[in-house]
Amino acid sequence: MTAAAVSAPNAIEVRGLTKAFRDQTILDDINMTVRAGEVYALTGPNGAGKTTLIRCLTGLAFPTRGRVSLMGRNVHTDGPRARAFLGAVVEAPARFYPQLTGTQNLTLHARLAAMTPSGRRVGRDRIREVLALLELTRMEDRRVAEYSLGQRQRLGVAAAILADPKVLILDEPTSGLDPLGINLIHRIVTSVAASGCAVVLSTHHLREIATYAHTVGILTASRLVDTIDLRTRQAAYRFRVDDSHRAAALLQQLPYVQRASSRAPYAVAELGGEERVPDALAALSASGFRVYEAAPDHFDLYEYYRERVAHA
Ligand SMILES: Nc1ncnc2c1ncn2[C@@H]1O[C@H](COP(=O)(O)OP(=O)(O)OP(=O)(O)O)[C@@H](O)[C@H]1O
Repeated sequence: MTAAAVSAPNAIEVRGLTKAFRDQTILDDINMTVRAGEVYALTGPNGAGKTTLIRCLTGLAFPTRGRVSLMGRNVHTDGPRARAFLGAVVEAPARFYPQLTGTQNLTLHARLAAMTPSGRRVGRDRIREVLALLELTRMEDRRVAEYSLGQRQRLGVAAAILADPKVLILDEPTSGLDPLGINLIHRIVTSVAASGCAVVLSTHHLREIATYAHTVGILTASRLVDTIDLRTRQAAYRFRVDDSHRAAALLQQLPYVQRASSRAPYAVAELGGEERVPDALAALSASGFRVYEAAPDHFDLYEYYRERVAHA
């Protein structure tokens, strides 16, 4: 995310969202914020409520309480205007007319998108461009009935990004894709976000999203139990010292340290960047600590998730 995106207004805002089916609470008081340019990955065990939350975000399902805004507009009370900014794949694979070709389906999609308030006109060149981006050029004139599951999945993403949305919401966009297909979706999500779009996607692929998501939300048993800012986690360094508790307390006092903690024998600190490592070493040494090792403290999202879900 760029510095400009960090100060951008919230693209998605969810406040106090609760959803119940009869007497069962599926989502309990969910609050989340996603900014322009941010990739927010939603994860959690099967049945935790991810699809239900995504359906609420896109306006397809109505909350029992709470509200969702996209680009400042309430998706449930001001639906057409809020959805004018939205591209989404809510069902995997997305539904298309099987007797029409990929190009014909996207043309239809473009016409429907142009009918929404402030809907953007999408020309043939853009349709060709997104088909090429999703590596579907070879299939563009074939009927969708002839597409494999993975190809339909990719056509769904092509349709979602067609009109250059400001908010992109994808429910399990990589399910059913081969490793190269998964990588392709990751690259597309990264480049769409880099152009200022806010992205929410649900996924079970933790090790992959750890490489490109900015934020990870863990949903378990109806509640968003954790929101992890991966950028700060990945800027952590560990120092093996003679007294990790006191060293962590010292590091915490330094102006460029966002957070420090002790994990004996290490003092672990979020420094904001590698260039601060010599400064932190100098500060530790000036205070009389003996430092035996300094290294990046790689954040293992999978291990963290396992702990978090087990103790939720
Ligand atoms: N229309 C419905 N009526 C009643 N219960 C529902 C309905 N839709 C979903 N649920 C229940 O809501 C809970 C959450 O389902 P949801 O599909 O949102 O989970 P999920 O996190 O997306 O799961 P998965 O990882 O398996 O896709 C489940 O217990 C499911 O049975």
